[in-house]
Amino acid sequence: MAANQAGVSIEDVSKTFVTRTGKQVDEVHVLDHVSLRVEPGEIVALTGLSGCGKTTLLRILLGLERADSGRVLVNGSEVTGCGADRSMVFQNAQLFPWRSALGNVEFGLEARGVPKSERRRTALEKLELVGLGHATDRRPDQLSGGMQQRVGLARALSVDPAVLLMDEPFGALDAQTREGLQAEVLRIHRETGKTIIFVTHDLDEAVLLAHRVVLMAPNPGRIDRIFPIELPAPRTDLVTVRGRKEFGAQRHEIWHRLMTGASAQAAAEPATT
Ligand SMILES: Nc1ncnc2c1ncn2[C@@H]1O[C@H](COP(=O)(O)OP(=O)(O)OP(=O)(O)O)[C@@H](O)[C@H]1O
Repeated sequence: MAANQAGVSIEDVSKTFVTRTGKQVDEVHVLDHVSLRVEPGEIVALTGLSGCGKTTLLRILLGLERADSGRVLVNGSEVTGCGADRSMVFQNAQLFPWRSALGNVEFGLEARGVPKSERRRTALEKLELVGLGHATDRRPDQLSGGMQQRVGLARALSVDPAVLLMDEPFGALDAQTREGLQAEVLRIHRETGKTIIFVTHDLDEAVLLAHRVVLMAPNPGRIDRIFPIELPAPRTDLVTVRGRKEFGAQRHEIWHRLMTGASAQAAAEPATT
């Protein structure tokens, strides 16, 4: 196992949000006894209906939220807050508009007190890794949406996290840009061997990228079913992978299970008229 890889253990995690509006108190039971083991170097996609707790689970993994009960271990150490062993790529890259691509990638290293020459070298290396070696001096408004996401990915990789968390990172991009970045994620995974936990609504994306797809169900948020993806490795030619019979069959199986759950969910909801 490479030094910068880690396994993740999610052990019996539950979470309820309580919101107060005036005298009204509402409770949302977002995660209910969620357990999952992610192996070092594995890519796991989390998918499921809106509101089933995917982002909340990712935020607990990052250390931005605390579970009410249960725990998360990264490489055997319990997560109690944010740490250098994990970083996140968000749907919107959230770059500083006044900083260049290089300055944005350097930011996380600055915050960690990495000396200037070292952070410049690392930031340039990561921008090169995501295919932006030619655009290091451009500000976010001079970059396309896909390029901005690449900067976000380079920034997340700059701290050499053992676990990369990705929350619908390509959800706002057009289909062609998205496909290019999916191939990039697989290439970067081949080069770095990072453990990746990836939230997506896009079942094609989930099957294309992941070793396992974890389907979650809502109310309360829980793991409904886990689908091992049996596609030959390495997945380099994504056009060919998408055309494989197994790809379509696995996508259909997950979609069918998701829609069965969605129908049951709709039937259980009270009529609004
Ligand atoms: N800080 C919060 N306070 C109160 N409720 C919250 C909070 N964060 C999330 N929720 C609620 O928890 C539920 C799960 O939200 P979450 O964003 O984790 O789901 P999701 O599966 O990622 O959804 P989507 O696919 O739409 O992004 C939702 O009902 C949401 O409104």
